Amino acid sequence: MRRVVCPGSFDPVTNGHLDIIGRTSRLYDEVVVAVLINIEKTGLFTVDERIDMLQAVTKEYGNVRVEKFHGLLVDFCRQHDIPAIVKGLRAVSDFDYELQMAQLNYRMSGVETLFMSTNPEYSFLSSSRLKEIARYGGDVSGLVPDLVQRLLIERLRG
Ligand SMILES: Cc1cn(CCC(=O)O)c2ccccc12
Repeated sequence: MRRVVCPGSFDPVTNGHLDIIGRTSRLYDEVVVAVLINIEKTGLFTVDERIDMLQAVTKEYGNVRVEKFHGLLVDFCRQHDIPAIVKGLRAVSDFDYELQMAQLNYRMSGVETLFMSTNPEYSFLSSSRLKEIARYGGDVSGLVPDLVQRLLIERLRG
């Protein structure tokens, strides 16, 4: 069983994330989407709400499992018998940090990191920018799944 993890905060999941997850699901037997529990940062959505959204929008792929974790990603990988991480790279600016993390993770655990180029259509997209646009009434259709758009508007505009 060739398994890989796609880690992130996913607050909320965007079409950029989904693009990478969907393409990865065609390369591996199982994709584990790992939602980071960050106790220092309260997000717009709770971790369980983010998991529910991810499960709903990745169901169609058939081989994506959504889990939550806190602490080191490589410990999560060891516990779940996952030998590799897939990271989406949006721009050169992502690479510096991601390369450092990949080297650290490999040194700590032997877990490999594979980089996938994001669809240029989403290379500007991050959850934080998306939330800013939605917060001030901007149109985010096409940037997130319809379900996420509805939940964003509901959460931000009450
Ligand atoms: C482009 C990209 C960024 N991230 C982390 C986003 C986050 O930490 O919320 C991803 C996670 C999965 C697939 C693609 C991506």
